[in-house]
Amino acid sequence: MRTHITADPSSLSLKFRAMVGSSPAVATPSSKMHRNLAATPSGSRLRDENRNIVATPGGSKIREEKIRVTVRMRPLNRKEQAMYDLVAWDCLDEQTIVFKNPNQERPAIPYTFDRVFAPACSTQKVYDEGAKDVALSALSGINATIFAYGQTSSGKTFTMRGITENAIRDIYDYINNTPDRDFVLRISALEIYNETVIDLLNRDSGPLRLLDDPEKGTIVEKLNEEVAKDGQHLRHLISVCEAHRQVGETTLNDKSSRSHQIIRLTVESFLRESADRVKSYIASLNFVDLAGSERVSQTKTCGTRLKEGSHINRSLLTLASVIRKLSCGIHGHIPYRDSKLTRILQSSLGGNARTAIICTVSPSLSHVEQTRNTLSFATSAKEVVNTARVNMIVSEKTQVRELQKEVARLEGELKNPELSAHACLRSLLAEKELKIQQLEKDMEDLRRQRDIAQSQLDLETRANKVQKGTSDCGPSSQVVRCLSFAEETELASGNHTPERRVTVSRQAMLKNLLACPDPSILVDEIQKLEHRQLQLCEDANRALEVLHKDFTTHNLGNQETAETMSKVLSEIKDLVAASSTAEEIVKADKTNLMEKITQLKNQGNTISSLERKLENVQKSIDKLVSAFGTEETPDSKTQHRKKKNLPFSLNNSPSMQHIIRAPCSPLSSRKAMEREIENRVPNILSSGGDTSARFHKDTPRKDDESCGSIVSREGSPASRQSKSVNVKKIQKMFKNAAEENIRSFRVYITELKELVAKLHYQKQLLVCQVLELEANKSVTEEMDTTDQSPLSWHMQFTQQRNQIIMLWHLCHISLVHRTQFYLLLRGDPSDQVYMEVELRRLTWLEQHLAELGNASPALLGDEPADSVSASIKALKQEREYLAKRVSRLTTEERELLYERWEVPPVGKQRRLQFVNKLWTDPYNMKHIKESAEIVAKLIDFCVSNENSKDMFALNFSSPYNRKTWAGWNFISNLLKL
Ligand SMILES: Nc1ncnc2c1ncn2[C@@H]1O[C@H](COP(=O)(O)OP(=O)(O)OP(=O)(O)O)[C@@H](O)[C@H]1O
Repeated sequence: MRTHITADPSSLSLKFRAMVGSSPAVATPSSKMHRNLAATPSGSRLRDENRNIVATPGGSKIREEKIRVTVRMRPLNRKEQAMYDLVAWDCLDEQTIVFKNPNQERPAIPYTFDRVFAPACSTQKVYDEGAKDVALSALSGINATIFAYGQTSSGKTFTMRGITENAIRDIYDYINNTPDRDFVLRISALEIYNETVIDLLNRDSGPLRLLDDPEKGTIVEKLNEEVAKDGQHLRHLISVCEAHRQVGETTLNDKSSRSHQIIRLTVESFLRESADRVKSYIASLNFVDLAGSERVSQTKTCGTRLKEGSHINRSLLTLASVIRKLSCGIHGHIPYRDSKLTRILQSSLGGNARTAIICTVSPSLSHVEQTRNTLSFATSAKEVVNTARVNMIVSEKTQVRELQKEVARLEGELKNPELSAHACLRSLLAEKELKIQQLEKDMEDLRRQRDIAQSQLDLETRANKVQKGTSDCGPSSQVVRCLSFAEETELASGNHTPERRVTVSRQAMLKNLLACPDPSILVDEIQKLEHRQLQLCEDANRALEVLHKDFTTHNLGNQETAETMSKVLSEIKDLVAASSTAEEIVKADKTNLMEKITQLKNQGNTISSLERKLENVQKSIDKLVSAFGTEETPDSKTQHRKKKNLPFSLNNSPSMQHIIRAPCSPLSSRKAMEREIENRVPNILSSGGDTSARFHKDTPRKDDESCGSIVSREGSPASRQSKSVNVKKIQKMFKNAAEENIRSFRVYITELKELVAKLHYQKQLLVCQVLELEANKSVTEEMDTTDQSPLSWHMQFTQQRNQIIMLWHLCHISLVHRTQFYLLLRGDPSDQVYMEVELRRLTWLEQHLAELGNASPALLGDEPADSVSASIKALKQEREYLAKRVSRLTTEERELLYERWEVPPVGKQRRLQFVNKLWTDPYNMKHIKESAEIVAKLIDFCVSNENSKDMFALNFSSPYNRKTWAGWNFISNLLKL
């Protein structure tokens, strides 16, 4: 074999100092580089329609070319065959692949690419038609990158090994067949494992840093580079790298690559044109074997594998987003810096390189969603345009000449201070302009922040104003809502189901918080209620006094009645005393909100005791009424007459008018009492015969005239007889009136009781609101300050977690996801961001599902059914999978769980029955905890590594872009976003 490799590559490199970076992916500034378009060394079969040769103003040429995208489908593997998995895809021709659609009415949409390789295609063919000419561009000074992208176990490593091997063979063939050029090949290799860059040629060097070089772009600091002496040596070095790479076993792949691997060959070549001019080319050729995207639900990973998976998914998500933005021709911000992978590959993605992507896919029906994702990634990638240049370097002599020219120019400037000052000013101006731009950006940010703050302030001010207005002229709307009784309120009517309440988004919660009245206003409202309660007690007291006076004045009832009456009176006294205690508490101290809340709680007890006392009063009154009621039956009348033990004897009742004129309802008792006090003559009981005179005077009514006639005929036998008749009549009338009074008092006491009960209820609501407001207030305060109190964070965490649990339930989220999230996030302050992200995702998803549900079917076709039913279907499949895993438990464990979870002792599919009970009650935290523990056990998930929680904050797929790479497996995939 002819050797064209320079013996001392380090000295060679020195020759090209300052003219080319160690990362040739970065173009040397055009003004300083002589460029030309190199011929593709191989007989190129590259698409000509994708290639434009563009002349740059400087005369050098750049190549605008779309990324070459091919798809390779591997055959069904043994596992898939064993599970009788089906081939779901058809390779229609060399460029088209289509999903085998069983639904003939709706033909599936075909995907087209530069080349589609069916399962039977050899790697040689894939290389020849998909990567060869791109790989060999490096020999002509054009940077090239070939990478394999696809889900785990789809054949990336298998394909890339073949591609690298073929490329090395062709490179050395070319070198051997090009005697007029000397070549130097250097190799470096790295892997990105859990977002850490590691040198595969020297693992001991530890994690490597990425540096930004203004000229070279991103470079890997201290990355080892070895010169390959020949093809064999190069192969050996590559095998060393592979041996060093992180590989692990997952359910889908026994030897799954757990890192992204980049093998970089730097090809330098020198062409001697004349005695003083050496033309040389330098380019890098990257072989990138990406780690595969994976669904936790399919790979069933946990612990270390899970953490790796989350890093892999995250960086692939960034890659997909970079590709997507580039494919849309977005010239704004491309998020290269979001992952190390895209930083390192930046020049290969829309930059100075030719790039070929081989997307590997599995043909199986069980991986159809992942294949779809890969194909949509590939569809975006084929729109990305790269601008490759030939990195050509001229010899030292030419360099010297150019430097001399530059020195002469500078000397001229020095001689002409005006010019040099001008240049100086220009550079100063440029610098200032940069600063101004930066300042403008900063100002824009500040302005945005200010606007947000302003709008928050406005909201708060508005809320405060509303409250002030309402507190001045009556209870606030919230309080009014509370004041209206249970059956009138939406709250109590059951319109707001608990599910609905929990699913209210975080924004709504904050909005609510702003709209809520200040706790102190609520406390004032509670105090108003207390005042009203006191008034009611006073009313009750007055009404009872009237009643009592009536009874005493007319000497009604027997001993028992008298006792009952005095009992009622003492009870009412207690009642008033309790009310005034409550008032004292309210008036005690208005400064401290927490104290007020405690007071209110105490008052809650006071109200309870009031209720009890009223209960007693009512019982006593009932007793009176029932005793009175017994007078109504003829039998009982006789009985009572015989016993001479009437409950209400009228013998000594000289002032019947009071009873007759007494108010029928104690609610009007005050007026009646005032009138009574006005008309009453002192010592009414002892006035005897005088009563008649007063009776005449005070009772000018028809009924009373009969009483007058009784008095006029007093003394005669006839008059005695007639008196006895009339007395009976009057007795009856009087009895009726007294009875009516007692009844109406009883009604009143019932009303009073109801009112107190309602007050009690309102007070409880208000106390709850005050507590809630307090909690919310402290949560917002905490959000504003970095120094958080653990107690309030704990409250917020619990609240958020409850919301999340409910949303999981509503959105049919994977049980594995719920379990992992639940077990990994335990309320550590650092969990805050994960909770927020999860809540936001789920809130959006829930709204999205709701919108799909609300949209007209004409607009959506069968989408709603697809999205929701797909989620439900996936969940069902997951439950079936978990049911299978139940057999991993011992019989004893199983039976114990069945018993505990009430699975019938006999019956079919007990394992599935059991799993179907898990994660079904979002309200029951004990149920949730146990469900999580059981699922974790079934999938061997253990909370071993703190960092595992990273996976939950990373894979957020945009709701607006249906073509996004569905990194968030359990939701976006199911929704086919
Ligand atoms: N085209 C193919 N023909 C035959 N077997 C293949 C093909 N592609 C892949 N395989 C086999 O499938 C298995 C998985 O392939 P490979 O490890 O390359 O997948 P991968 O995409 O790199 O997975 P991961 O992302 O997990 O590393 C290997 O055993 C490999 O030999």
